[in-house]
Amino acid sequence: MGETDGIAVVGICKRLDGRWVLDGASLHIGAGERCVLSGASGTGKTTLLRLIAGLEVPESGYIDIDGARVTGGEPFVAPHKRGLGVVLQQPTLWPSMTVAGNLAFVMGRARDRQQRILALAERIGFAELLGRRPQTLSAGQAQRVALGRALAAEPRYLLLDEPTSNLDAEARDQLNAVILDQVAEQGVGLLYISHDEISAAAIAGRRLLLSDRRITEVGTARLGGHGLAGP
Ligand SMILES: Nc1ncnc2c1ncn2[C@@H]1O[C@H](COP(=O)(O)OP(=O)(O)OP(=O)(O)O)[C@@H](O)[C@H]1O
Repeated sequence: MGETDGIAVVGICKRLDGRWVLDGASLHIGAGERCVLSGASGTGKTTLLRLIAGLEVPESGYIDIDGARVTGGEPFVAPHKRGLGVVLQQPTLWPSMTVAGNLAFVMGRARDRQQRILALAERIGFAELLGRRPQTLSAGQAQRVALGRALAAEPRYLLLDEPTSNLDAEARDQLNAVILDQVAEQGVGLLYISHDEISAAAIAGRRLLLSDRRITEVGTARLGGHGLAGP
């Protein structure tokens, strides 16, 4: 692992509709590291994720991924070239393709594509949906498929925005277990946005808090604890 590995967000300032949402926000996610980002509703968590993903451009500051400047330098690196798997709160699956087609599209011409699609779908729990169109899925089903598609691209980092928000408690716990499994197996760095203390504790990563337009580190989540421990 090199010294520059990881996602470095440095001094990001972002204004939306004339209002500053982020003002000097910084964070670092190491390669293979898990981070949970919390913060009150409307504080800018999704905006931060969208900036890292290349779906927004900041007013100032920069973002490096594994030592390469992707935002705040020239050229701006396009979202699909950042080595990221991204699952937004309202997943955007491609409507003209089946669920299997959505996964196949990000896998290129890999020979073992069909086996990998089936293995991922079985693991995440959407094998029975592979032939369906995205517009026929429930919100919770679409979130699972979006996670499958994000992992199918074998990203270096996974950015998840409230990935269990549409699931009941049992499905939430199962999906968090799958996320942990996959992240460990593929050595993926994880940024997991959540309001939910149970999910945050399950992910058991470094805890970050977004408030007053900046990010602070608040400790490490522990299963069975009270949410936060340490600094
Ligand atoms: N496209 C937009 N134009 C103008 N304002 C926006 C836009 N998107 C978000 N905002 C505002 O920016 C702020 C941050 O929004 P964001 O979605 O990043 O917050 P969040 O912390 O993810 O919220 P939640 O936890 O409710 O999902 C909010 O006040 C929101 O109303």
